[in-house]
Amino acid sequence: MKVTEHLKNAQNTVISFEILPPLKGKGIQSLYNHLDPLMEYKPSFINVTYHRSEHVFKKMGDGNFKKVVVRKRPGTESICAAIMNKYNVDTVPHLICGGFDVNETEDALINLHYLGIDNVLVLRGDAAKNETNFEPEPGGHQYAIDLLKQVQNLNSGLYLEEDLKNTTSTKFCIGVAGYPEKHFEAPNMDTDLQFLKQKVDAGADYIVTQMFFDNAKFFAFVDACRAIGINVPIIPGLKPVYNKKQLTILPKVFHIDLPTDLSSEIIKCKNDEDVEKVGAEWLLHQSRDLKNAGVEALHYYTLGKPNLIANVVKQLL
Ligand SMILES: NC(=O)C1=CN([C@@H]2O[C@H](COP(=O)(O)OP(=O)(O)OC[C@H]3O[C@@H](n4cnc5c(N)ncnc54)[C@H](O)[C@@H]3O)[C@@H](O)[C@H]2O)C=CC1
Ligand SMILES: Nc1nc(=O)c2c([nH]1)NC[C@@H]1CN(c3ccc(C(=O)N[C@@H](CCC(=O)O)C(=O)O)cc3)CN21
Repeated sequence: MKVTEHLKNAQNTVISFEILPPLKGKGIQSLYNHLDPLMEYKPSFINVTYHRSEHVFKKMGDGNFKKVVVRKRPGTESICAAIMNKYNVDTVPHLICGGFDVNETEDALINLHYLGIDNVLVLRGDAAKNETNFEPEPGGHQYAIDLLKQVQNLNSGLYLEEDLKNTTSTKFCIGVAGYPEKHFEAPNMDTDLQFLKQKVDAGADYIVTQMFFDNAKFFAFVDACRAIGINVPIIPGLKPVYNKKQLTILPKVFHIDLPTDLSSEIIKCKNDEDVEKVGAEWLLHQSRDLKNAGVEALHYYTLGKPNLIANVVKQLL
């Protein structure tokens, strides 16, 4: 079922989780171990992130370095199928522009269609680890909106091979990303919002946000979106803080702020165990406040901390 149908049919706040494919070599059981504690809380859908190949320099026996290409987290499409089979829950595979040309993307979409997956989250993707700025793949897309248009074409039965006859139209429900604290490359909030509006006008069905730790920023973002005519559902994305390093890593990697109340509590903590308690408390507080404000859904980035998230959702419901 489509994410938008889940939102429409829900009696209560929709809960969803996001996971990363396991690192290559780990096997599917590691993923099930991650999901098992979460499934009790009946998520409406599970997002699975998408990862490109990376160039890494491997040190050889003779001391020289060899450039090798590795895809550390393959398997998004088949992981979605495995989750659907095991837990009978909808999945939302992510698709990214970076690292894939349009033919590879079409093949991924065809696979998803065959698997009976009704949703995709279309993203540009981060810059490759060995690059400072995002560089599109030759023959690939530059912006999420270009990828979105490719999905829209397939939803209209238009494949890359234009002379295909009697084609089947796919029916993907399309999500896009939004940034309550602005995407770091956008010159200002207004411009970023206009690009977001372009994605919605091009057919995005809903928005899921970057993580944030101050609900006031989310509410202001929703207001700003509504003011410029973005009327699709906006799902808040939430992530707990659970170690001291995240005090600097989260702002650096995700270009978001931690509110002073939260950062000063974390600074006071003696160890990461204490940070985890503070982070869980903060997440519960944020979730309750958003739920009380009437948000349609809460989307949790569970990465590495399923039990913490499960515990928060348990107290929330
Ligand atoms: N994997 C995930 O679940 C998520 C990933 N992200 C990451 O966030 C980053 C951005 O992805 P998206 O938001 O999907 O990308 P996007 O293509 O919508 O936007 C990327 C940047 O380009 C700007 N932009 C958009 N259209 C433009 C245009 N026509 N001309 C000039 N600038 C334009 C935007 O303001 C933004 O700064 C990626 O690094 C993505 O991986 C963000 C949220 C979720
Ligand atoms: N820029 C960006 N890229 C993403 O892939 C992404 C977002 N933002 N925001 C929404 C979700 C959340 N995702 C993720 C992916 C990885 C971690 C993660 O590994 N976090 C580590 C530190 C990050 C690092 O060291 O690179 C953590 O300690 O939280 C968190 C959220 C994937 N998504």
